[in-house]
Amino acid sequence: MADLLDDDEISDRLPAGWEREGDEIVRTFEFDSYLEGVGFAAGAGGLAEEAFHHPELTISWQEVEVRLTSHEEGGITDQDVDLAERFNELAD
Ligand SMILES: C[C@H](O)[C@H](O)[C@H]1CNC2=NC(N)=NC(=O)C2=N1
Repeated sequence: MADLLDDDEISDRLPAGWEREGDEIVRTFEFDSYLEGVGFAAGAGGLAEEAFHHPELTISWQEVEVRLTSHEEGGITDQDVDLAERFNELAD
């Protein structure tokens, strides 16, 4: 079980492009086509399985919204921040 991050830790550790919304961190990734977004979501799913930590993914036209929270801990932990950073690398 990872420890919950406090407000300052969350602010300090938010990866580029991500925002905090309550107990979640959120980023909407933009793509040139719908299928590029679908491909990103598939890759993100693989990273999630690897980490065994799963985001909420919403695929729409040329965008994928990613929401991360640690359900068991009831808030934001290092697992969320670390996976968010990996999603950023995947999108680059
Ligand atoms: C039993 C529990 O669902 C598993 O331990 C994992 C699966 N993936 C998960 N993903 C997220 N985001 N939070 C969790 O607490 C979590 N728990």
